[in-house]
Amino acid sequence: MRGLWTVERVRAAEERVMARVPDGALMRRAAFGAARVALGMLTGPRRRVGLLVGAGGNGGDALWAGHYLRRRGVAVSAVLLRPDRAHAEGLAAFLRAGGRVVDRLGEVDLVVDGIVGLSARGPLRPDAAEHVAAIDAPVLAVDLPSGIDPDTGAIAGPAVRADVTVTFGCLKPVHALADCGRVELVDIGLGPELAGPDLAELEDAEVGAHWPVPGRSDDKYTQGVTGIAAGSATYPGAAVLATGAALLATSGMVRYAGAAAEAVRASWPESICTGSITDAGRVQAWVVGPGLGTGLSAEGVLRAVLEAGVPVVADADAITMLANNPDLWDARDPGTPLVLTPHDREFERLAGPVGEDRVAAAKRAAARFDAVVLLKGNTTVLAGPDGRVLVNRAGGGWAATAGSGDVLSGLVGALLAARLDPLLAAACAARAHATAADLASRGAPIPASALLRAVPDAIRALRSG
Ligand SMILES: NC(=O)C1=CN([C@@H]2O[C@H](COP(=O)(O)OP(=O)(O)OC[C@H]3O[C@@H](n4cnc5c(N)ncnc54)[C@H](OP(=O)(O)O)[C@@H]3O)[C@@H](O)[C@H]2O)[C@@H](O)CC1
Ligand SMILES: Nc1ncnc2c1ncn2[C@@H]1O[C@H](COP(=O)(O)OP(=O)(O)O)[C@@H](O)[C@H]1O
Ligand SMILES: [K+]
Repeated sequence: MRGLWTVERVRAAEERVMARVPDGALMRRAAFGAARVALGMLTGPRRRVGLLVGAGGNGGDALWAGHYLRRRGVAVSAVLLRPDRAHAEGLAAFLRAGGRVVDRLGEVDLVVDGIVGLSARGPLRPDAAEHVAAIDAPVLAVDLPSGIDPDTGAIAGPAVRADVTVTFGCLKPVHALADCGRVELVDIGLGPELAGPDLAELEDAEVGAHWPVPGRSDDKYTQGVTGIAAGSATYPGAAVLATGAALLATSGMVRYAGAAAEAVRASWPESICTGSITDAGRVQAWVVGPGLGTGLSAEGVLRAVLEAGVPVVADADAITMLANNPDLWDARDPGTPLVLTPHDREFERLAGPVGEDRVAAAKRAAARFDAVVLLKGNTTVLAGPDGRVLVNRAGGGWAATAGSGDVLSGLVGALLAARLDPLLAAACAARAHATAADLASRGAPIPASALLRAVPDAIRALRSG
């Protein structure tokens, strides 16, 4: 797992390390690492670097990095956004090494963004934004791209667009929640002072290791049977996609119950299909909601699923019904795992606007509904009722297509049926989904059915990762 730590936690760890190392040592370590990353980005024949330097430690990092770059023969100029408050030792070192202070960056081969780091609040200030708008070179952001909130990744106005971000000591939430380009982590010795992270991302190999595989003594029942209560006469496709995803995710059995039985049977002859939830047979987890509708019969289906005493993933129309008719919550057996998979509009119906802090929103809803909340997006936020938070970053945006959420719900359901911890089930499903989208796309738009077909390749890739 890759951990991410909030600003408050990073500051506390930094303070403890600073108490036992010489003054300025941490900043020099950080800046030396930043200079190394900058050198790696200077691949052309010309080596001119421009620094944008703000009023604090982030600007100090940039100036010290400029000092180290000068020592390697790079031409370095700096724009000081707050000349009176520029980091004094950093500026002195920069000037000693032959760095030049300029009013505008002019023509350079690399821009180092040292405008603001961990103290960032809100979008870039107008003067900084003006310099950023004029950038015409690759950008290396120091610690984080300026203008983005370090803890929430929110971008409320002008911000730096970084090709590479070099950060120090540990990753911060911004590095998973916003686009920071390639992220390079420089060790400055914070490790021993950092306790457990605030957020975490699963490594591919971990997802692969958790993925259920049949053992020698398994049969079709022991691996967990997934039930799909989705689709309708109007939306049979949602049922086909969710059932297909469950079938491809694990090798046990999938039962489908609902009005799209004929379409599901035609696409997936191996599924066990019935027209009604009442005669569906036993399952170890239910997927409910995609394409189901929100009428009285759909409510009856949702109630039956919530009363079944097995883990449930509630998606799409199921979320809308829970939002519209809170009495439905009474049907749920206490203590039975529930995974809610809203996109932003569904989240808003259920729990109010997501707002700028997606992690806080997901945590709040997870606690309120005693459920795992999987808040969809390019970075999916997954919050458990116990306060754990995982994030999953998709590579591209190729999964942002109609029906791909139906695939995701089938994947989550299958992993719940296989008895994975619900938060882990949701996170592994999100990673397999994003991997399948990238594998299927290879740079071109794809429909959800193509994403679905790539699920086995995604699982293979994760299991060999
Ligand atoms: N501590 C350490 O040992 C180490 C620290 N390190 C480095 O220090 C960085 C943290 O430094 P920091 O705390 O001094 O503040 P920093 O982020 O540079 O902000 C400066 C000033 O910017 C302003 N400002 C705010 N928002 C703004 C906006 N949107 N747009 C424009 N300006 C904005 C605001 O000033 P204001 O104008 O509000 O008075 C604020 O005070 C950290 O990210 C890392 O790079 C590393 O060397 C490792 C060791
Ligand atoms: N910009 C994006 N980048 C990557 N994945 C995305 C993006 N937007 C949405 N997704 C993913 O695509 C799926 C879309 O789900 P959803 O909106 O419910 O679609 P539908 O209801 O049409 O099936 C989710 O898994 C979500 O995380
Ligand atoms: K920065």
